[in-house]
Amino acid sequence: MRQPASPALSALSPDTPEAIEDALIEKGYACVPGFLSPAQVHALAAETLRLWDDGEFQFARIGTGTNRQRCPQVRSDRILWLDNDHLSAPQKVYFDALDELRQRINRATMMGLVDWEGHLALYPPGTFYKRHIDVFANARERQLTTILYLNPNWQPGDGGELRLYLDGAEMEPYIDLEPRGGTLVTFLSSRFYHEVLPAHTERLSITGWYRVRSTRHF
Ligand SMILES: O=C(O)CCC(=O)C(=O)O
Ligand SMILES: [Fe+2]
Repeated sequence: MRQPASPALSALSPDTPEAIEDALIEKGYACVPGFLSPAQVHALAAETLRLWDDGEFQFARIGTGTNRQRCPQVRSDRILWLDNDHLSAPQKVYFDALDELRQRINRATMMGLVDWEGHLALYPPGTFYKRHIDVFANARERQLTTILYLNPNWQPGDGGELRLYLDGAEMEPYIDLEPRGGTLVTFLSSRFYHEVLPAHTERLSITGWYRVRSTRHF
């Protein structure tokens, strides 16, 4: 029988973690509409746009360490890394929901996820992130990618779908996931190539990764 949610777990609706665990085990990815409420998404989006207006975002880079560089033909979004020790109230709501989910996933899968790192992302019209995989050869701590979309009014034609390639390095099959506000997408970081199709309207999101300790590899 399903455990009743304790008060500390109130950020998530009771069925959400179990649906995500099942999808991850079965398919390696999950797409969950309404992970946060419209009001929570609105608060995060408003704050993200304020930070953008204040000039806090930077051009995203690719690679790690000294190899990190701007590569606008690969990705042209702008990002702002979150400092987990200094989150705003709306960010903390999301962080707490993610942390609860992390513990649930650990219990269901024994993945040993220890923490989460993430950044705000803004894709101005015309920007994209070409096909890539999120795990670097020299940094394998990232186990599960998480993306929360923040555009409350996304509609077909707005672009910016997440294309998830389902068969390793093959170009097919794939699915296109709509970046609708409040939807959480999570997938095994080392398994899925993916790309962000060109956005035709401004696209807001929070991308992050659940990680294991650096000595552990899966
Ligand atoms: O925003 C998305 O849908 C995916 C972003 C992404 O792939 C990344 O930042 O690594
Ligand atoms: Fe990615």
